[in-house]
This record gives sequence, C-alpha cells and structure tokens, in this order.
Amino acid sequence: MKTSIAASSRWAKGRFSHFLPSSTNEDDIEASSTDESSVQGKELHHRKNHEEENSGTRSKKPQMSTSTLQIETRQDEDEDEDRIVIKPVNDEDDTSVIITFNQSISPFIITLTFVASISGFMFGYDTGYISSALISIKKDLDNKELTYGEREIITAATSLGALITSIGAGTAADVFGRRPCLMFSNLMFLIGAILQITAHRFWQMAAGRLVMGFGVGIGSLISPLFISEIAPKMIRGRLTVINSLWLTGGQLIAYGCGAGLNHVNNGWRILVGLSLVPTVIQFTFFCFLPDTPRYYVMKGDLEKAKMVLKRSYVNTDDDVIDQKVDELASLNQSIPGRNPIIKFWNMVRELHMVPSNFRALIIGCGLQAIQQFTGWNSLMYFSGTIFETVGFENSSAVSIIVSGTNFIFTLIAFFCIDKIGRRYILLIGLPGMTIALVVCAIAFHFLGIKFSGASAVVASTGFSSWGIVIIIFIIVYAAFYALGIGTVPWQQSELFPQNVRGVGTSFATATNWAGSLVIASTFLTMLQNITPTGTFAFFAAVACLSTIFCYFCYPELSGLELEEVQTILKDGFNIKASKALAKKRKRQVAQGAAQHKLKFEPTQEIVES
Ligand SMILES: O[C@H]1[C@H](O)[C@@H](O)[C@H](O)[C@@H](O)[C@H]1O
Repeated sequence: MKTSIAASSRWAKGRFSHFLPSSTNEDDIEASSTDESSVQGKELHHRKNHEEENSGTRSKKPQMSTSTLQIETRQDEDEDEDRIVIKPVNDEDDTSVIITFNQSISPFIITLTFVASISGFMFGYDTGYISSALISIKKDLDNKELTYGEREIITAATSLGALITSIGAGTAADVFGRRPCLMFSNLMFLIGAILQITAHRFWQMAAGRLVMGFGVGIGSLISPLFISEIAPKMIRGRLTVINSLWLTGGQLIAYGCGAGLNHVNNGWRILVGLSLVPTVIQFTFFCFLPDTPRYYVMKGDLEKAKMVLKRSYVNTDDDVIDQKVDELASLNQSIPGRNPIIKFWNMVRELHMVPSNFRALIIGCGLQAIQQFTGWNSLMYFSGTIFETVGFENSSAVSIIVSGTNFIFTLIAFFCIDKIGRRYILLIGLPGMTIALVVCAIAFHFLGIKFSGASAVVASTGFSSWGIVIIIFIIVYAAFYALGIGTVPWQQSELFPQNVRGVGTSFATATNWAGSLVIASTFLTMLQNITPTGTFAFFAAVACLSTIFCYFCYPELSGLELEEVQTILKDGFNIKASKALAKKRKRQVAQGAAQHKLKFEPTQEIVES
C-alpha cells in the first residue's frame, strides 16, 4: 500500500493568510472551500515567499520549509522500514520548542495551570457529590422521598446547564476573554450552590443544579483551553491531563465527603456548601492573574501578551518573545470576519468543509459520545443508588473505591498516555470495559433485581456473591475506563488546527454534555424498564462498537506535530501511516534527547527515507 498525502492547501492558505492582504481573505475562504489541489498549495507557498521577501517582516523566524507534506508507507516491508518523508511547515510552536527545551517550567505557568484547573476540580466535585446527596436528601425536599424521575431531573439539570453554556463558551471566551468567562462561571457556581443549600422544594434544588451546570459547562471547555494556551507545546498533553486529574480527584473528594456526611442531618447541604471553597479560591486568584497571551493578541494588546509570555518564560530573550507574539498574531488572522458572529460562522464552515477538519470533528465528537454512552457517568451519578440496591449499606463508601479507581487510573494514564499512545490505550481500554460490562450484566441477571415504584427489590437480602461480582467488575470497568476513554477525549484540542480549535472543541464538549444529559436522565428509567441486565448489556454493546470505531477511525497522534495531524487526516483516517509516523517521532525524540540535539533547534524540516 502506498499512501501519499499532499499538504492541505486549504490549511496552508489559513496558515499563510497573514501574508495576504486582509481584504482578499474572505474571498479566499469562499473560493476554495473544497479545492485541495497541491498546485494551489505551491502557489500559496510561492506567494508566501514572495510576500516575505517584500515585507521582510519575518526575518527572525526560523526558516520555513515547503508546504508540501508527503507520507509514504509500504506495507510489504517491516513497519520500521516504512519510508516516511515528511516536511512539516513550522508553526507557532517553533518558539515554544525553543523555550521548552531551554528552561524548566516556570512557577508562573504552574500557578496559572493550578488556578485554571480548579474548574476541573469543580466539574468533578459538582458532578460527584450528587451521588451521595441523592441518598442523604431523604425527605428534606417537599417532605417526601424523591422519586426516580425526580432524582434523574436533579442530576440531569447540571448536564443540561453545562450543555447550554458549552455551545457558546468558545465564542464567549474569544469575545470577553478566558479569564472573565471563568470568573463568570464562579458566579454561576456561587448562585447555584446557594439555591441548593437553601432548597426545601424539589424545583429549587433542580434550578440550583441547572445554574451550577452553567458554570460547569463553561469551566469544562475553557479550563483545558486556557491550559493548552499557556502550556509550552512539549508538555501541553500532560498539562491537559492534569485537568482530568483534578476532575477525577474532585469526584473522589466529593464521594469521600459524601460518605462522611451520610448520616449527618442535612449533611447534603454541607456537601454542596463545600463546593464554594474552590470557587472562591479561583475567583480570588483570577482577580490578580492575567489572561492568556493568545487572547491578548486576539484583542490586539500585544504588550500585555508579551508581558504574560515574559513572566511565563523567565529566561527567554526578548527576541524570542517578540517572535512568539508575531506568530500568534499571524495565526489570529487566519479566519476572517468583521465581527465575532461572521467569524464564528466562517469557522463553522471551515470546520465542516475542510476534510481534515471534518474528520477531526468526527473523531472529537465521536470520542466524547463514546465516553458518555458507555455508561460511566451513570455509575458516577447513581452508584450510591446502585450499591444500595445490591445490598451495601454504606453505599457511599463503595462509591469511593470506584471513584478512587477512576482517579488512580487517570494518574496512570498521565504517565503512559504519550508512551503507550492514545490509540493503543483506547484499544486496550474499550475491550476491557466491554468484558467487565458483560460480566456485570450477567451478575445482575442472577441477582434478580426487580423495580417497583421508587424502590428496588432484590431476591436475596444483604451481601450476595453476585453482589460482590458486580462490585469487583464495576471496579475493573472503572480502571479500563479511566485509562482510555475517560482521559483521551479531553486531548481534543490537538485534533484541530488553530483556526478552528475554538469551535471544534466547543462542539466536542457539547457532545460530551449532551451524552451526559441523556445518560443522567434515562439511566434509572432504563434500569426499571429494560432491567439492569439490559442496561449493562446495552453499554457493553456500545463499548464493543466503539472499539471498532476507534480501530478504523482513530489514528495514533502521540508525538505528532499539529500540522502532521492535519496531514494524516487529510484524505482518510490513515491509521497505518499515523502509526508509522508516531513511531518515528518517538524514536527521534528519544535520540534527540540522548544527544541533546533538540537544544535550540526548532521543528525544522525532517526528511527520512
Ligand atoms: O473525563 C471525565 C471523567 O472521566 C469523569 O469521571 C466523568 O464523570 C466525566 O464525565 C468525564 O468527562
């Protein structure tokens, strides 16, 4: 097999549009929505050089290589022997690479990452505490036990709120800034928590959860975006997993507090009240911290952008900082539009009409949908209820073990996501989940649960061996989930090129919340109507089909340059080529690190044969 991929001229056009007079940009978008000819790519390259010579504006930038990329693989030879010729175009990461290899991560970046990822913590805590709260609310609302339907509404309200805000959060972040949006989310957390703490009626509780969801939706999108914008490229992936670690850590702490407050009168109100602590911390910190350099560049405030970069990369020359700002400024012009709405529309068009972008969208939304429809959050939200049903009295304590497993295996993913690779980690995780879910489905069958009204009746009382099998395999399922599909979808920003990243990640995040909403609002009804066996068998079937989806559609992206990802996705999902390329990149990084070759060397042309 021989795969040849010419660089997306469309993409190249986006990359280099800053070299063209701005008035032509909009026309270019119109004219070339589907035309991908390499001739055009060459033309652009030529035009770029011509402009560059004339303007001389980018003389400090490390030399750019050609815009034509080629990957060739030969199946008949050993994979290691595959011939790969790739000539990546340098992008904004040149300076990041120079910066990253020449100094350690600064306390300022650590502080920004820490403060931004508090949103991840709140995402986790607020979605996590509901499991125990549903158990301990008892008759505190409307003086009666909550029905299954009411439990679902209270739980799903947060997902609904998050879905609503996640759709617009990407654009709001571009218009108002990342920091103000995160501070606005703090306000939503505050109002939502107060509504819940003071609730004596079911509807007030549901409204409080909805408002809190507005905050969760904003935070879930902007926190990883904020981190990826301030993180040096070489550790961007890992810093993004830190957000997931906070998230799963937040869920674990929520379960821990829930277990502790289980038998305290109105303990659930304290549980909600505790969520105010991180909110207030994040808000206070953000009063003194800046926004991301990219946002300042978008607003034309280049001085502020330089100031943030200087604080982020303390030992870096002013020249390099200027160069970085220059690069960010040029990227910022790649999608035209006189106002945010036109710009948004153009981005949506670009996202759907450029084949590589559209494939990225399929993968991004696909993985987020898989994450939700394989059922994890039904355990997150209702594990208390499930474990009570199976016969465990202190069900919150069992839930801690499950969310603890989620946290520990996210930590393991943090260390091995780049080493094993995203694709392999998914192809290990999803089949593992399938098997665990099938065993749970069988165990539920033998446990013989029946639902009548708002409660579940189990054939045998107390602990039973089938109950124990269920707990063990739910833990196994949690481990495989956290390792792969729980973590990988949040790496979504690497799928999209800079110019459509905001909308692309917004759509993927909205898919996540739409899935979460469906699961939260139907899970208990599913248990009642198609039995726990049917419900778990359904999740197992989804996990099995998802394995097939990932096998055919998810290329290996570990270690690849952003523009290489675009190249891989240009004329198909190119799994084979991606695997070969990722392998080469890994080897190069290892060799480069061993020989200190990468010092002061940006990502210049790499040609292998
Ligand atoms: O990645 C996270 C994580 O896996 C959480 O445990 C889960 O509750 C979220 O829905 C998911 O997005």
